[in-house]
Amino acid sequence: MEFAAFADRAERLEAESADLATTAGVADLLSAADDLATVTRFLLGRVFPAHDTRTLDVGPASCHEAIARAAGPNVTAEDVETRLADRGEIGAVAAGFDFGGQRGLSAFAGGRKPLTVAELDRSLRELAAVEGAGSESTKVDSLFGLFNRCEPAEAKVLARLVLGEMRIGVGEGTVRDAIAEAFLVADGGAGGGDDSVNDGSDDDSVNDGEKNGSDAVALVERALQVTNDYGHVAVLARRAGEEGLRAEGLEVGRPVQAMLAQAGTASDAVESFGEVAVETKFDGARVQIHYVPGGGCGGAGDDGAHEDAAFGPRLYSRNMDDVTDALPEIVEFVASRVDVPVILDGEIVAVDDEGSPLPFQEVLRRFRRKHDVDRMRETIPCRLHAFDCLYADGDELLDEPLSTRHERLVEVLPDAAADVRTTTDIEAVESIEADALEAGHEGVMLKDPESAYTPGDRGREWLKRKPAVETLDAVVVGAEWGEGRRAELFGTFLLAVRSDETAVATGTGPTGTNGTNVAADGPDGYATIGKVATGLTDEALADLTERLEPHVVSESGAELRLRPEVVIEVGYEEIQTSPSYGSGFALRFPRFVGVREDKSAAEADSVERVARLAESE
Ligand SMILES: Nc1ncnc2c1ncn2[C@@H]1O[C@H](COP(=O)(O)OP(=O)(O)OP(=O)(O)O)[C@@H](O)[C@H]1O
Repeated sequence: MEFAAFADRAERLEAESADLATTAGVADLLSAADDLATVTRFLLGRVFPAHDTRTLDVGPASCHEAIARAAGPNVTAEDVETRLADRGEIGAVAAGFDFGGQRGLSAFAGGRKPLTVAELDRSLRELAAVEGAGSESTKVDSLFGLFNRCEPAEAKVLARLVLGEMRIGVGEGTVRDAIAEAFLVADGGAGGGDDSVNDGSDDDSVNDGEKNGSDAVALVERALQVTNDYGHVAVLARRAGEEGLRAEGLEVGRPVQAMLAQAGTASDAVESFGEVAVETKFDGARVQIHYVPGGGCGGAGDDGAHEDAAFGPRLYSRNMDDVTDALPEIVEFVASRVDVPVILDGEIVAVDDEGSPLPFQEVLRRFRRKHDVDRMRETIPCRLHAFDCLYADGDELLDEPLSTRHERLVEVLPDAAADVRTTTDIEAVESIEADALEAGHEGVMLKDPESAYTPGDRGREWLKRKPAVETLDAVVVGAEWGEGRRAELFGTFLLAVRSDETAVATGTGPTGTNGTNVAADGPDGYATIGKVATGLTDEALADLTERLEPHVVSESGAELRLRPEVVIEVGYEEIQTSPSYGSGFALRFPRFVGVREDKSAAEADSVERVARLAESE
C-alpha cells in the first residue's frame, strides 16, 4: 500500500465522528490492506507491538529538527516549535510546511518516489536499531530523508507516528472491533482457514451464518491479550479466522498483559467464591518472568514449538518493559532454581537487612535503573514473591484453575512461591490480613481458587484488600516552571485521568482552581483533574523535571504542555465536582506521593473511577 493512500484513509477517519462509521472505515481499510500487520500498527501510532521492547527513541526535538530541515533552509527547529505552540499538535504543523523545495532536487533523479507503508516501516525499524555515539544525528538524517518524500497528508501522519500519537480517533477498542468486523463477523470464507494472503480485493459483506458480533470481538480480545500485537492478530484473523485466534497461545519470551484486581472485602470474597484463596499483597512492583533454561531441556513439553531456543530469565514490568538488567539478583535466583521453561507472575519487593519489606517507592529505585546497578543491588536488595504460573514445561496454564497453577508454581520455584491459605471463614481472612500488615505488607489478595488467568482483565476474580487510604494514579499533562531557587525545575504539575469519548468534558476554562493559568484541558483521551505542587522535595522535583522534559510538546511563558507519558500517584483530602477541569472534578489538597514507574498512561485512573470515589466520600 502506498503511504499516501494510508495517509488519505487516516485523514478520512480523523474527520469521521460517529463510532460505528469509524469502525466500519477501519474494517474496510484492514480488509483492503496488503501490509496488514503494519497498517494495523500504524493506525494505533505504533511501529512495534506492545510486547516488543524496541522503540524509535526519537524525541520531539529530533523530530522538529528533521521537519525543519525538510522544510527548507529558511526554517529552523525553533520555527517548528513556535508553530507547535500555536497549533498544539505536531501533525498539523508538519502538514503546514511545504517540503516541495526538496522535491526539485529529487526531480533530477527521476521524480519523487512514492513511499510505501512497507518501506516506511522498514526505514523506521532501521532507525530504531541505530545506537551509540552519533545515533541522534543519524536518526535526524533518516527522518529528514523520509519527510523529504512526503506530501502534506503523509507528513502529518509520519510526524504523529514518530512521536507515537496518531490522534485520528481510532483507539485500541476500535481496531479490535474492526478486526472482528473485517475478518470474522461476515463469513466470506475468511474464517475458514483460507490462508492465501488477501490482495485487497476481498469484499466482506456476506451475512449468512453470521457470527455473533460480540463473540467475535471477545475472540479477538483474547488473542490480543495473549499476544499484545494488533498487527499479528489482524493477520491471524484474516488467514486463519476463528480457529486461528482460538489456537493462538502463549510464547515464552513474549510478555502478556497482567491480570488485575478490584478492591473488595473479605465478605465480598466469601460471598462470591465460597472458598477464598488468601495471599499476601506484597508492596512492590509487578514482574513477569520468562525463562527457557539451556542444556537441551527446552522442548520437554508436547508442544515444543513455543520454545526452541534457550534464553536466560527475562523480566518484564507491568508495562511490558524489559527490566532484566536492573535486577540481576532476581535473574540469578531464577536461573539457579528453575529447570523447565516457564512464564511466572509475581511481585518484586525491596527488603532491608533483616529481609523485612521496604515501602513500594524503594523498589522503584531499582526497577528501571540503567546505571549503578551493582551498587544499588547492595543498597536496596530485592526479593521475588511469585504468585502465579502461566506456563510450565510445555503446558499452557491460562485456563487452568488458580489452585492448579499454584501447584505448578510450587513445583517449579518452591523457594519464591507465595503462600496461599484457603478458607471460607471471614474471620480467618481478617486474621491473615492482620498478620500480613503486621509483617509490613500492604494487605491481602483474595482470589477465586477456581478462576482462570485472564490477561489484562480487571475482574472480580481477584480482590485486593488493603487498609491504606485511596490515592489516584494520574497522568502529568502539563507543568509550570518553578520560581526563585527552583526556577530551573518544574514546580506545578497539571494532572489528568483517562477519559473515553463519552467522558464528561465540562468547563475547560483557562484558569485553574488555584489561580494559575495552565490550560485546563487535557490531550486526547485525558481529562484534567487538578494541579499538584505540594509534597515535592527538591530531589523529587529534579527527578520529575528530568522525566518530563523529553515529553514537552509546547511551551508558552512559564507553562508547558506535556505528552501524557508519566504517571504519578497523588493523595488528596477530597474529590469535588468542579467546572475548572475537563474531568468535571477537582482534587482538594492534592499531594504528591510518588512516580508510578510501573504504569503507563493507559493504566492511569479513569474519570469513571474518580466519579465512583467522589460518590463514595
Ligand atoms: N499475591 C498477589 N497477587 C496478585 N497481585 C499482587 C499480589 N501481591 C501484590 N500484588 C500487586 O497488587 C496488584 C493488584 O492490584 P491492581 O491489579 O489493582 O494493581 P494496581 O493498580 O497497581 O493496584 P495497587 O496500587 O493497589 O497495587 C498487582 O498488580 C500486583 O502488582
